Amino acid sequence: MTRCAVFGMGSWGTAFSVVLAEAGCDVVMWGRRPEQADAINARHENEEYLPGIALPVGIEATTDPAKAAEGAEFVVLAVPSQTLRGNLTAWAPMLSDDAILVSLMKGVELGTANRMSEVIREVAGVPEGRIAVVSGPNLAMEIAQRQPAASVVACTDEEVARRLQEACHTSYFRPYTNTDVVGCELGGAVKNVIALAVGMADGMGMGDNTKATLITRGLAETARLGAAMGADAHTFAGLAGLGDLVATCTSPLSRNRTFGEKIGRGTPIEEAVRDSRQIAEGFKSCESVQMLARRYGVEMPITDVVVSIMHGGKPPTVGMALLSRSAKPER
Ligand SMILES: NC(=O)c1ccc[n+]([C@@H]2O[C@H](COP(=O)([O-])OP(=O)(O)OC[C@H]3O[C@@H](n4cnc5c(N)ncnc54)[C@H](O)[C@@H]3O)[C@@H](O)[C@H]2O)c1
Ligand SMILES: O=P(O)(O)OC[C@H](O)CO
Repeated sequence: MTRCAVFGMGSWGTAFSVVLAEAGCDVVMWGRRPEQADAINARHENEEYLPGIALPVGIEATTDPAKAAEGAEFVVLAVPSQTLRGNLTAWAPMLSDDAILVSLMKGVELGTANRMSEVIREVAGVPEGRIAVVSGPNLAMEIAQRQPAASVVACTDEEVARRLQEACHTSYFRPYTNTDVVGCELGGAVKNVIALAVGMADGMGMGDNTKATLITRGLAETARLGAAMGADAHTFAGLAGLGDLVATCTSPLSRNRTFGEKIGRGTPIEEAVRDSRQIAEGFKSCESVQMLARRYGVEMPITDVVVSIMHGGKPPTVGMALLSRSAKPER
């Protein structure tokens, strides 16, 4: 039986554990809080993050990272992006020499603008062929409810992607392989920034034309950045690009869209941050995405506006100025 360690007992770490277990893997989840691990082991439910969802009884929860990592062929990382470096530094010595490290995270590191796979490579010192990414339209609660969805498992080593595909393929979760890790990671991280913009438009009472415009132009600026960074353009038309962008920008389950909506309704940023129990990755990653855009000389007007509102003290109304920019060809 394939052994998997899942680091992170939040909504996606837990939902993906369900997928792995129902695909036939032996899963041990790691989390920080003993009371949460005990409750999962006793009641087979993660009441805090996925209330009402029955977890397969074989899933074990622990607060001991060495126990979770022991013998794991796949080490799945599902902690907030900005905490990965610190956490993985502690866990790396416990991992098997040939373990495949799998990122579920959709963020870009602040300060370095590193993608999560780059942080993993740097901290764990593993070659890129042993680092995989899972990304797609995968709102955790819907997956946990076993609603059908597809996703992308990306690795530069196609055979590793194929092994991971097999490890997480169930009747309701259909993973496609891809070798474009850069494109899949950018699609996952930038869509959170665009979802903040769409949420703000929603909160301000804008209709579907405005939101469709932001989604479409958001995809255009994501693809521009991707092209500059060597990603495959097809990725952005796929599940990890358009698919995830649409799911996140339109779903009431999305933390990023919901966070943006609050800001659009006039909630002060500090209050919205204080009230968020779960992470809206785009709030921090928008600055790292902007850093990448500047590094690669790419214009990302929606990202710029989101940064100016989230971190520059500008009101959400400046977002509408986007649409009054000078007329130009659609590219
Ligand atoms: N929830 C989804 O629908 C979904 C889907 C796909 C991808 N993702 C991505 O997966 C990643 C994890 O998201 P999530 O939804 O599971 O988040 P979450 O907020 O539900 O859970 C985060 C988990 O990390 C733990 N955590 C917080 N700070 C920590 C720290 N400093 N060290 C260690 N653990 C810490 C929390 O206790 C919690 O268990 C994010 O990058 C997110 O963008 C989420
Ligand atoms: O809740 P969000 O906004 O973090 O988005 C969740 C997933 O990334 C959707 O695929």
